[in-house]
Amino acid sequence: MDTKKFDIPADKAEALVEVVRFIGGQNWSPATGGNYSLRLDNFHCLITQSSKDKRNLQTSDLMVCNFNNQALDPTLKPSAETALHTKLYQLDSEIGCVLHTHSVPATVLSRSVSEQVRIHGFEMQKALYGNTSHTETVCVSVFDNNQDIPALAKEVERKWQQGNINQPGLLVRGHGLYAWGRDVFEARRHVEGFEFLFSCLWQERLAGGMLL
Ligand SMILES: CSCCC(=O)C(=O)COP(=O)(O)O
Ligand SMILES: [Zn+2]
Repeated sequence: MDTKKFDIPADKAEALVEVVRFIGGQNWSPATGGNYSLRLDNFHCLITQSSKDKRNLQTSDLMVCNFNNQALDPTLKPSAETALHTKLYQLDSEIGCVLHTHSVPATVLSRSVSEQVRIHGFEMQKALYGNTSHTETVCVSVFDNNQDIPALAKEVERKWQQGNINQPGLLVRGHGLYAWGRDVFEARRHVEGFEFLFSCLWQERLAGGMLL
């Protein structure tokens, strides 16, 4: 059992709550869907408690978990998807924040492809770290949904180690987007960029193809 006690840094907690409320306000996290975290050190993260209303999140709705997915305060219930967050922190020590949304565009798009969503020709691709031109193709990996989150996290680890996750986000089919960044601000930019791009792709589909 991890007995380390944390004084939760107020500025970090407030920054996370602010981005979660923003996301809730965009309707990207309805009906308590979505979960949100930031790295505290190499063994712990601050994460949303399960089943909280993300549109009106409070700093008291956050809690500390270690990377074995154990709550430091065992009276609190961590997000059901904590294992995906902690897996990402362990896969890349540069990841400082993980944001998981349940938007309509991400959900429907993830059901319309097999292994990846391919994005090409949009200026907004440059919102995603490492992308410098609309002429490149951004490939976002799609994973089958699984109620066994540790198993899903293992699958993410497998694809990561094969070099098949090379954007700061992934989709879970019929479920939503996981996006991350070095800090809350970069992770938020990635969520906004992905959500914009998914929305464009879906609207093009509805229109019967590219409008060019
Ligand atoms: C009604 S959303 C179903 C659970 C989910 O996918 C999610 O993102 C929220 O789970 P949490 O335990 O983090 O509230
Ligand atoms: Zn979810």
